[in-house]
Amino acid sequence: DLSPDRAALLTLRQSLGGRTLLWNATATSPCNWAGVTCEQSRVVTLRLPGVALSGELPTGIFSNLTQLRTLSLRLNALTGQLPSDLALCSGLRNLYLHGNLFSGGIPEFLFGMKDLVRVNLASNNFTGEISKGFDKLPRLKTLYLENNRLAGSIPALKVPKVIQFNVSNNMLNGSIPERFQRFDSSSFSGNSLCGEPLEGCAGEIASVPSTGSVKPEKKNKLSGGAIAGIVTGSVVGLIFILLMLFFLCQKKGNKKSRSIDIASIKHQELEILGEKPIGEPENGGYGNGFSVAAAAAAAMTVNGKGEAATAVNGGVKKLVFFGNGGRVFDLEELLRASAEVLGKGTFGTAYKAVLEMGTVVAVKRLKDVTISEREFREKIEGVGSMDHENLVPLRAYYFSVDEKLLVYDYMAMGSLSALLHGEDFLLLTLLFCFVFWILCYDCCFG
Ligand SMILES: Nc1ncnc2c1ncn2[C@@H]1O[C@H](COP(=O)(O)OP(=O)(O)OP(=O)(O)O)[C@@H](O)[C@H]1O
Repeated sequence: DLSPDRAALLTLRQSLGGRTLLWNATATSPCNWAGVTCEQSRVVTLRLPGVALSGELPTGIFSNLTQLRTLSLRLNALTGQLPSDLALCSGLRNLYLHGNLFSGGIPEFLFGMKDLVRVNLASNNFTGEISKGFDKLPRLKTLYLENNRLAGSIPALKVPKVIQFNVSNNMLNGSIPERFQRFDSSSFSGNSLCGEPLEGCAGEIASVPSTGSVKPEKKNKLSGGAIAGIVTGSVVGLIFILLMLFFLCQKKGNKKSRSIDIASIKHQELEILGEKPIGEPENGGYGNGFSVAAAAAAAMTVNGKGEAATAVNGGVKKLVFFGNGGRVFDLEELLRASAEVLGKGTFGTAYKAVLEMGTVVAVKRLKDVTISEREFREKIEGVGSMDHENLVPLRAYYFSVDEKLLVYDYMAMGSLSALLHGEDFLLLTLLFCFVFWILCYDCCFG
């Protein structure tokens, strides 16, 4: 039944001054009147923006417009308080009354209209405080109260869905509740408010500069739990780094002791045989614990055939060089070279040998090779003739019954294995941990 709605609208028209509404009073249905929308034979929308309406909204009309969902009377010149029977429009969702001259407090009955989503009361003459009653509007998304005369502080409303909020240009004071601090400062300007997003409140100010604006103290936003977490993480990280360093030192120590162990074993072999290792101490103690000479001499002496002497002096057993490089050093020089263990492979131990002339080579001492000399020479010459950028060049070899040496160029940059699993990798990990720790610290406290 539209007649109560129609009657209410006509009363409204008669009660208010301003531009004559182009409503045909003879029409039985108001649904075609400008600004009026109906649904299921009831008026659901009344929009009369900017038509110079003046005077007070009469009490009694909204009790007949109970199905209203949108009421927009914005940008008029309406005065007085909101009529109490507006409370009967319990399905009202959108209330746009901004840009009028309404006065008095924001009526409490609004907080019983649970469907309200948009409330715009801005630019009026509303007085009093902002009520906590807005918390009773669970669907509220827009709350515009700017340009009024509201006083007091902003209550710590929950209003979880509010995405549009403005209380600027009122007479509000106090601190801005945390929930509203996410809104732009323009939502609060023109008041005596303090705190984020405006400048800090008096209690938070560390020091007031004699001139210029008051800068708020930088708030430490880290919670106690976060600080505890960072401290624990740092301690764990430090322990981890110390452990890594410990293992690193241990590894280095092992490497050294391995070299020394081999040397002492060879010394023992020679001493048992009543021989003196070649190259020390007469040569001033070459190397840091072991020499190729010791290795070769040990084997030759153990053999008891005196091949070392033959090789060095007789020229029968010589280093055989490949390629065009010619013969750059002889066996005697190699035997006198200081050496350190590079590592053990399947076919023997590799040594780094530094010759007196400064040349550095890698000498691989083959073990358990039982093939004949002819066969050895054939195979090793096949290897020596290989020429590829990814192959370490085999420069020379030495063959005797008990000693087989392969001489390669020394690759100073180490092996891929060491890079992936060795000290370099550990150092890189340490470095990474350290940088990561610095960044974390910087992020949290910087
Ligand atoms: N020419 C070289 N220059 C520098 N270091 C070398 C050279 N040749 C070998 N090494 C080092 O000596 C270690 C032992 O090398 P070796 O060739 O005896 O065995 P491998 O290749 O590691 O193992 P496998 O013999 O089982 O293939 C290597 O891991 C490498 O670090």
